[in-house]
Amino acid sequence: MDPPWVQSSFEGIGGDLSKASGCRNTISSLRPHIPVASKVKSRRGAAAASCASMAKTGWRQDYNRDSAESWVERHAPTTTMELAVHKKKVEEVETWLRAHALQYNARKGSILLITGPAGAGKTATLQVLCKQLGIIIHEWINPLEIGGNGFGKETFGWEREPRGFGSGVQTQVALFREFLLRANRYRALCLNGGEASVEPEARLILLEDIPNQFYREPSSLHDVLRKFSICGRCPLVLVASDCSGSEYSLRTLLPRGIQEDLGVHVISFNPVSPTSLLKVLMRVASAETAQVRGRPCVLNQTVLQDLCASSAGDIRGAINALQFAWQCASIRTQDTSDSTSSVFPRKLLRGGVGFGPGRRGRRGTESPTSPEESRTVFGGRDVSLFLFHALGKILHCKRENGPISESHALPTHLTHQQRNMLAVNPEDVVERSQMSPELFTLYLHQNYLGFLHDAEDVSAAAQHLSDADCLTADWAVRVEMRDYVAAVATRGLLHSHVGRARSGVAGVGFRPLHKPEWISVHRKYVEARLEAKQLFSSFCLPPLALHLELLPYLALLNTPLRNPGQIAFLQDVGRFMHIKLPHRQEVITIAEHDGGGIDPDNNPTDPTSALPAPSNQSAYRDLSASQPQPMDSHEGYEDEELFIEEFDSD
Ligand SMILES: Nc1ncnc2c1ncn2[C@@H]1O[C@H](COP(=O)(O)OP(=O)(O)OP(=O)(O)O)[C@@H](O)[C@H]1O
Repeated sequence: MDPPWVQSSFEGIGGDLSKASGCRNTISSLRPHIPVASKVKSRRGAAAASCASMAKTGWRQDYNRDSAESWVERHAPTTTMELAVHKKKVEEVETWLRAHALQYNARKGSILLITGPAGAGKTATLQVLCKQLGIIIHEWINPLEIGGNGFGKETFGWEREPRGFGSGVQTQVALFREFLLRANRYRALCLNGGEASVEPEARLILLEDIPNQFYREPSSLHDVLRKFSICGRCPLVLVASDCSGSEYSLRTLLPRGIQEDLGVHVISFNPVSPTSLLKVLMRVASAETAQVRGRPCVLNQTVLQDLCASSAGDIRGAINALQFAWQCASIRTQDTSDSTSSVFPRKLLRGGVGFGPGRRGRRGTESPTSPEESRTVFGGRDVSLFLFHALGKILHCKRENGPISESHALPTHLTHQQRNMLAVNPEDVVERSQMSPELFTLYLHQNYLGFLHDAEDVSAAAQHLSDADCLTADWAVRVEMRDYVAAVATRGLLHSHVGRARSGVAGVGFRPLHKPEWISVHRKYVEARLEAKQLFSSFCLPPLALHLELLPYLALLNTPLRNPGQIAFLQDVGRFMHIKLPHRQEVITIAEHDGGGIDPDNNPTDPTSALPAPSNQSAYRDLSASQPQPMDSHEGYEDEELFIEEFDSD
């Protein structure tokens, strides 16, 4: 029992009380342990009661109950067997947890990063495993107001309790640092005896809700994590969704170099497979059917399959869509009159919700025939493509099988241009890759050679890619022409692929894909531009004059420059004619889950990031005698007084 003063002060506020007051430690130690299940039940009970008072019939009551509670929560997995995640991934997470959270001697500040698409079950897996292994989760939740309290929630299995930190004006980052470094420092007070010994020792910190400030300034997150990896007292698990192409992507926040520095272990989840998704939806649907009193409302299997297809491996989205479809069906069954049509558009009620076993039931209801249709009906997910798959869809040039229908047949004089129908819509692929058409074209340009069979095909493809390049050459119309760039490059490439023009022709099989060399060349260009600006700032020339007039001129002169940086730079950019490239530059292979944007690890617009060491030293070799020779090594360059000879252009 709570002491009377605690009861009287906090009666009726329930679990959220400590969140509001920011002194959760004391409260949780004084209050008896309330299992979360009971909290949830009581909440459900209240919701159901309020619904019941409004309900006129049993059906209406069920509908209100349904709408009051999310099925995602109601049917959350409780055991690893119920998880719709691939077994290997679950095992990987479990192995890491056993090694780092359960082992007493394990390095305490170790970090696990779980990535994957949204709704792939990353958090659910962690929660289920922690519950199973008896690990308490301290989760960081961003404070709603800066200057108020920062909160963490502590979970054990499904239990959630807020944790507050002292009041006063503090920045979000400071609060976060305090949370991360102190979350496991002290154990909760236990004044009623006994409970502390029952509580398991193993803990971890869960960070899913990353403070916004870190997206603006990732280095501050790196600093905090560095400190944590040294003096953290329990493991940290970061859960982050892949959002390729977004500036808020994980790769911006935690580039590969930093991950290696901190020894971050990465486990990457895939989207939930359609088979697992279907199993979960069927389980949820049959559990709901069993609960509905009176006449059951059943969604047929085809509808469930459509929902799986449209949710693209997002289990949360699929269950939400199922709930929505179910409620539409319930309303339709309850209200035989047309009155509901005004509330729910006919389109929603017509598609997707079948009754009984057949796809097209006796009632004439038609379920969607394609994922796209079901997406429009139930608001499914807008599916983006990983770069690897998007490129593959164009380069492998898949076409439909079977003979060409008469309506699509070309006249006899154009039969050499006849191709089977494409299996994909190329513009749609470019759009879903979340890249600009220009960048996508660069990737095609880099990789198309390995996929074409004949020199004629290569020639035709090169012609189309060049046409696409020309379309954006004029800056005044560049934006308007972008869509045409995508169409000309992709359709031109697909059309040039005569080897795959007919159905039944075998593809080239797996081919590794590479990043465009343009990216490294552009990076070098940006680097050189900045370097020249710094080294030759005293000439006060605009970039165009500096690069096209002064630097080529200086490179030809035997001017005794005293600044070794200037000399090295001139040798590097001025020896263009002397560079021999016996083979192609080393190209970077694209991994399956790489995003489409320019890799921030090697961002060409930021030459300071992860650039290869300047090759100026190696540039000294093979210099002609006419080139200025270095007078000094680079060592001591910063201490040396700079002296740049005046350059008289007359
Ligand atoms: N069989 C199941 N397996 C996994 N999750 C399930 C299952 N059934 C229901 N769910 C629910 O699906 C939801 C999956 O969301 P979860 O937060 O785990 O995904 P996530 O990959 O972490 O996505 P995000 O990065 O967007 O948070 C959870 O609410 C979970 O309770």
